[in-house]
Formats: sequence, C-alpha cells, structure tokens
Amino acid sequence: MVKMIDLQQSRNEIDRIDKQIVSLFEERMEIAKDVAAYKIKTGKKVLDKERENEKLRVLQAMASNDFNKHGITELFTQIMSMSRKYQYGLMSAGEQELPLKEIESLHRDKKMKVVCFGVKGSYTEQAMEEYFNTDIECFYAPTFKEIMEVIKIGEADYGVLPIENTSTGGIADIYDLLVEYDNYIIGEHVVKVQQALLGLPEAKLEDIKKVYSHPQALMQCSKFLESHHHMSPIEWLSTSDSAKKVQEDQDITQGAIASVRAAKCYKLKVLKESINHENTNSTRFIIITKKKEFIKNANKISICFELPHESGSLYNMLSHFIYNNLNMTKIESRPLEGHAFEYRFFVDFTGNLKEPSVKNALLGIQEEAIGFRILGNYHMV
Ligand SMILES: C=C(O[C@@H]1C=C(C(=O)O)C=C[C@H]1O)C(=O)O
Repeated sequence: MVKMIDLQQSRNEIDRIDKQIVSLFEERMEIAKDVAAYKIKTGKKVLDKERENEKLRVLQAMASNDFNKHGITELFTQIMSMSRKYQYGLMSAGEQELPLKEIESLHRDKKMKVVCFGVKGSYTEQAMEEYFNTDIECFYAPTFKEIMEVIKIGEADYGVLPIENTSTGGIADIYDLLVEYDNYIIGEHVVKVQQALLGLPEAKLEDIKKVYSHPQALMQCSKFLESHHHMSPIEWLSTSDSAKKVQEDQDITQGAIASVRAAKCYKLKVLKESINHENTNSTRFIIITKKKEFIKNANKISICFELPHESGSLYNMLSHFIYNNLNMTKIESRPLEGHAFEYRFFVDFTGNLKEPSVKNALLGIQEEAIGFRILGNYHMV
C-alpha cells in the first residue's frame, strides 16, 4: 500500500525550498547589478545570446529527465530575462537624452505649411482642418509617397495621411513608408466616414446609372447599391476624385459616392445621405513631420522592429511591455523585403517617452530586436 503523506507536510517542504529559491534569486540579482555596472562602464550590450544559450545547454544537461530538462530551460529563460530587465532598469535610471525632443505645442510662430493627401473635398482634408483648427497654408499631393517626400525635403512642416479604417484595417503602404522615411508621427485624428450619393444639381436618384467611387467606399455601400439595380458601381481613384469627375463630365447619369463636404466642394447635389451600412465606419489619420519632436503630455507611442526568426522572439519582445505595465493598443506586421516569411512589427502602446517604465521597455526592445525605430509619441484620440 502506498503510504499517504500528509499534505501539510509536503507544503512545508515546498515552502522551505521556495524560501531558498527566493534567497538565491535575490543573490543572483545582486550580481546582475555588478554586471550592469560593468556594462555601463564598458558600453557592452546587456544581452549576450551566446552566454545565455551556453548556460541553458549546461543547466539542461544537469537535469535528470526530459520533463525537468524542459522545465529548467523555461525557468532559466525567465530568470535571465528578469536579469536583463533589471539591468535595463539600472541603465535607464540615469539621465540620458530623449530620442525625440519635447515641445510645448505645434510651432505656431509662423503660418504652418501642411501637405494633405488626395484632392480637395476629401476626408483627409477634413482631418487636416479639424486637427489644425487654425490658419494654415495647405496644398495637396496625390500619393502617400509624395507626402513623405515633401516632408523630407522640408516643403511643408506637416503632412496628413490616412493610416487605418475601422472596416478595412491598416493601410499597408503607410507602414512601409514610415520605415523608408525618417519622418515622425506628431499627432493623430479620427474622422467618422459618412458616405453620400452625389449627382449633378439637376439629377434625381432615378437618373443615376453609373456610380464612381474608391473600391473601399463601394464596399461600404454595397447594400445600398444592391438595392438600386439601375446603378452600376465603377471603381475610381478616391471618393473626392469621383466627385470631381462627375462635376467635370456633366453627365446626368453619373453619380459619385463621397462625402457631403465633397458635394459642397464640387457643387454637386446630395441625392442620398448616409448610404454606408456600417454606422461606426471611421478612418484614423496621422500627422507627420520631419522634426524629431513630441508634444508635452503625449500619451501614445508608435515603434517598429524586426525579429530574429526563432521561437519565442515576439513573446520575448512583448514581455517588455508586460513587465513595465504598459498597455499595448495595436500590433501590425508587414513582410520584410528579401526575407521570405519574416516580418517587421509595428506596435502602439500608451505612454510618454519621459516615463521610467517607457524608457526601460524601449531600452530592452532596442537592444534585443533588430532595426528598432521610434515612429512617434503623440496624443491618442
Ligand atoms: C548577467 C548577464 O547579462 C545577461 C543575463 C544573463 C544571465 O542572467 O545569466 C546572461 C547573459 C546576458 O544576456 C551577463 O552578461 O552575464
């Protein structure tokens, strides 16, 4: 018969062992402090992957069975990760220069020059007007890349671009351009997208045979179009450009799906308002600048990084947010050029570059990821 061991007795034993583990953990961390001091002095990196791999190999070999070998690997991976985080904490505690400069507010000393994506009457134009809400000098550029270029060469102080839609998700090209150009996000703004059917002033709903719009807008209004059989949808460059086309062609059978703002801009009649079936449809826009700056009290940070193609690397990177109690609000990935099935990650999280927890997390990610970049620190909408 198996001898029954008293539960309390086993728990007492576990308590005794755990006490030793805690004491050994603390002793180990004290030594990590010395290691950090050495690294600060010599400029050596915190992460030493070779040393960690060697340690895992040796420790694993000490364990007597497969279950324990696996457990020891997991346990020491975590212990060494803690030891690194402790070292980052010690390193970031000192006074060091912030990656972006803090400013009180947007530079309003002179008339701001702003470049806006698309043509007049667009949702981007609406985002620009609502965000700046002041006297600005603006002009338009037809592609995302041109906006980036204009900012890069300093022809405008700020640029406005769409980055994400609630129905269709992130705009991939923008993420790639944020990496290609050394521009920074200084603000964001959300516009509720309400589509309307527009026609020439003398047109009636029954006259419309062809409906021009951006493919996304046609999709957002597909139920309306399905219930109006006499209308054929035709894909066009953008919603505002469709309105422009209807105005230019002067053909009573042509309609455009665009905003009421575009109707005013191109002197068209609103034949029907709110024809998109998803009522919460909104687009998020970013305001970019060449200056490495962030506005005081900014509370959202965007970063990007690449990861080594190995098990647990994303988990390891995200552990810096968890450890520092930072709230991650978004993650996107984009394929890495020339590296099949490897990715660059874009992460948004709440925080300000001056906060110790943010400094700590960013130091860790910067050291442990490849191609780390801060894309901006700005006010969350
Ligand atoms: C403590 C060190 O820093 C890091 C943490 C390690 C650990 O806790 O054992 C090992 C290597 C480094 O990635 C060190 O370099 O020895």
